[in-house]
Amino acid sequence: MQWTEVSIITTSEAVEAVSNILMTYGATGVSIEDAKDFEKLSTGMYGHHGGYIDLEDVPHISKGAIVSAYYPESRHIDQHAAEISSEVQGLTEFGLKSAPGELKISPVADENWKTAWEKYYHPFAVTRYLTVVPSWDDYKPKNSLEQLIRLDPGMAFGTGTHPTTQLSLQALEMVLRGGESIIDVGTGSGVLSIAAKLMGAKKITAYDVDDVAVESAKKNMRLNPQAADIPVAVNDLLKGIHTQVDLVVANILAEIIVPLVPQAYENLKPGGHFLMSGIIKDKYGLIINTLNQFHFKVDQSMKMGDWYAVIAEKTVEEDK
Ligand SMILES: C[S@@+](CC[C@H](N)C(=O)[O-])C[C@H]1O[C@@H](n2cnc3c(N)ncnc32)[C@H](O)[C@@H]1O
Repeated sequence: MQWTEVSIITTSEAVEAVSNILMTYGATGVSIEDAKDFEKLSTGMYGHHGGYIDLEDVPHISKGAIVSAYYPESRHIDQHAAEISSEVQGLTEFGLKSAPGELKISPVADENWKTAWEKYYHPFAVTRYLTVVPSWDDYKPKNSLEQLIRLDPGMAFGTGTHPTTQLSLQALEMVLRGGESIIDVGTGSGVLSIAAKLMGAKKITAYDVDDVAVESAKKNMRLNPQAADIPVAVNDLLKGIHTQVDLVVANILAEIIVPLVPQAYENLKPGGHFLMSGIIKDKYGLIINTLNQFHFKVDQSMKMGDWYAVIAEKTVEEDK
């Protein structure tokens, strides 16, 4: 399978906004090379293995930042290059210097994509109790409450570090008390299902429309013995699924959440929760209106940067 890498040369201050733009075009992952991080690296702030790192030995950029995003070739991202460039240039209107904003597109072979991840992916404490650890790292929990999710991001989205995944994990921690039945829609790397299992959920089923993601999630479930029994299958949202669960979780772009809302309603028990993430600021209103239209009560909205997550509860006509 061939991938397309889109790299944008920008400034450190625009890194998050540029990453968001690239994600909204359906990137499977984003890697960031920021000159500021290398300054920190030289002072030991990022030296998680403890040693002093001589910057001379590490190939790095000395100024600004490069944000690189990865798309399956089938996404034909080259057709959107002009739109992406104009959105990056448009960041100046929000007071962010994104110059030079130069955009490069190049094909990447599978193994290079993996190398890019390994370079930038380190153990990451995503909530107070959960740390996501790359499968090749020998990180050990720092206290008895810390739980580890071992992941090989492979080709699937979901290393735990993206704000949309972080918000999903935090929302799961707020809602889960143990014993719940859950459907994870758009499981990607499987990170949310694995986390839910560690938080005490009883029965989880995970779906993704992309068979590469399904294979990656299955592999990650096996890396985490407590999650090894979670079934993962290819499915388009919840089409053809008719069940009754306590919770549906989905970290997918807002446009895809909209058709999922009535399907989630149908598959939830009364009082069950629908956790949504992946909602970019401009689409928040659309999601709230859709939830209201389909008898969901919004319990809580969470925000990180430009991204929103929403926790909604299924109401039945009488208790609305
Ligand atoms: C942003 S990623 C989220 C991955 C992971 N759940 C996380 O939170 O990090 C979105 C995932 O949704 C999947 N997806 C997109 N459209 C879908 C659809 N119609 N049905 C099921 N999955 C879908 C993508 O393949 C991708 O793996």
